[in-house]
Amino acid sequence: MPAFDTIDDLLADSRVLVRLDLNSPIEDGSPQDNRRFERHAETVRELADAGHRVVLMAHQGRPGRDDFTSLAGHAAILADHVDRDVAFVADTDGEEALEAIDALGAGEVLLLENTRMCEDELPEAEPEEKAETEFVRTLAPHFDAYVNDAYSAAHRKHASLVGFPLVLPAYAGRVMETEYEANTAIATREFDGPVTMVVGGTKATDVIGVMDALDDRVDRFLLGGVAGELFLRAAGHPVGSDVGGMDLFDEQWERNRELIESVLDERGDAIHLASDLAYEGPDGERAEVAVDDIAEKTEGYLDVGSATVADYEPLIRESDAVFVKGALGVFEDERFADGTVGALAAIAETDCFSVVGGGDTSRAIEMYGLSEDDFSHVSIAGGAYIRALTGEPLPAVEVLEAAARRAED
Ligand SMILES: Nc1ncnc2c1ncn2[C@@H]1O[C@H](COP(=O)(O)OP(=O)(O)OP(=O)(O)O)[C@@H](O)[C@H]1O
Ligand SMILES: O=C(O)[C@H](O)COP(=O)(O)O
Repeated sequence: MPAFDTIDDLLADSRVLVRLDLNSPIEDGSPQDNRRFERHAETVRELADAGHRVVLMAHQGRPGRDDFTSLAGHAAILADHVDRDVAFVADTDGEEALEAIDALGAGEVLLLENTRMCEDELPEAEPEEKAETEFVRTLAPHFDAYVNDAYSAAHRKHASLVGFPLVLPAYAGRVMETEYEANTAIATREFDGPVTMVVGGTKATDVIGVMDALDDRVDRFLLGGVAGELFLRAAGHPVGSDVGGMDLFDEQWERNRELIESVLDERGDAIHLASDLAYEGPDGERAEVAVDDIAEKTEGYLDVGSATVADYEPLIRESDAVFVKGALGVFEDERFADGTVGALAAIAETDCFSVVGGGDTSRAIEMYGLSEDDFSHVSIAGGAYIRALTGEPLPAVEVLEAAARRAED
């Protein structure tokens, strides 16, 4: 059980400052709707329905990057999901923001400007230091309580995440609660049958670290994607290196080579590698090759092959728990979706505890007509999910727990 208080513990009629994570893909300057809006809407609606005055903080992108924009568009998308007005003020903690905050009525919702436009938000520092910033000192007196719902940003030591819980009574929102519980299940829950992890995607460095850390909690790892090829390379196959203009493999290989070799050496019996791979054939069609028949890497492999999918499906079906991190292939292209969709469909049809993590991978669920209800949890977290799996502490969760201990004393 998490050791933090939740919004069930809020005093009636509170003025609450709520941190969400609405960080979204930006296209043509506009935020794109995604699961984060839908999930956070539940917390926002509940707080507003209870009659609290609800002020929201969130970030978008980082200074210097293309996706660093105002949250004006986010307010409109969130309003659709919450099904009530979400006012927006283009200010984080100045006069305009404070006036809008103080004018808010019971049950009303206001979104402040991108927190990363306030210079106190970044860079990362210890909570005590962040609690001393002008940003926190200016806003905090206008509130009775702070709620953190931004599990997916909980690995960052930013003012809006770790500063406020030191100076205000602090609570977890619904997203924080459910993400925390599902994502720590691999470490905290006991399962009767096999625990399987589907490992893929492009961020091989991350997932190899997870495999190493979860050594004794996972019975078998089913590999695909870039990590899968790197393990095949370590097993002596001539794949897992860049061809053409690629830069996915060689740098990650150099960085992880020793770890891959030691994980393979120690847990080889638990690691399932692809027996065949798919690539784009001469006429643009999906072509497949058995890994044993590859004499030299001349192709970019874009999916695991059909024999591999047939090997992986029964292993998933007999599992008691399945955790997914990363796609088994480039599922965005229908020709190379078989591995990812095959694995997800097998999970969906199986009555196991399942968590699908990673923003990209979870997009495959709606793209291929699967139902989110057939999974125990579809995480909206990227970096925080990885840290939860590896058992690394999340600073924003730690300060919520400390706040709960203080409240008890
Ligand atoms: N063999 C491959 N070659 C190139 N890309 C691949 C391959 N296999 C999978 N991918 C890509 O991996 C992406 C998903 O991986 P990523 O590591 O980004 O993981 P994620 O966990 O879904 O996302 P995030 O951590 O960004 O939230 C997909 O977009 C897919 O196209
Ligand atoms: O989108 C995310 O994963 C979180 O919001 C964290 O964003 P950041 O990596 O820019 O800190």
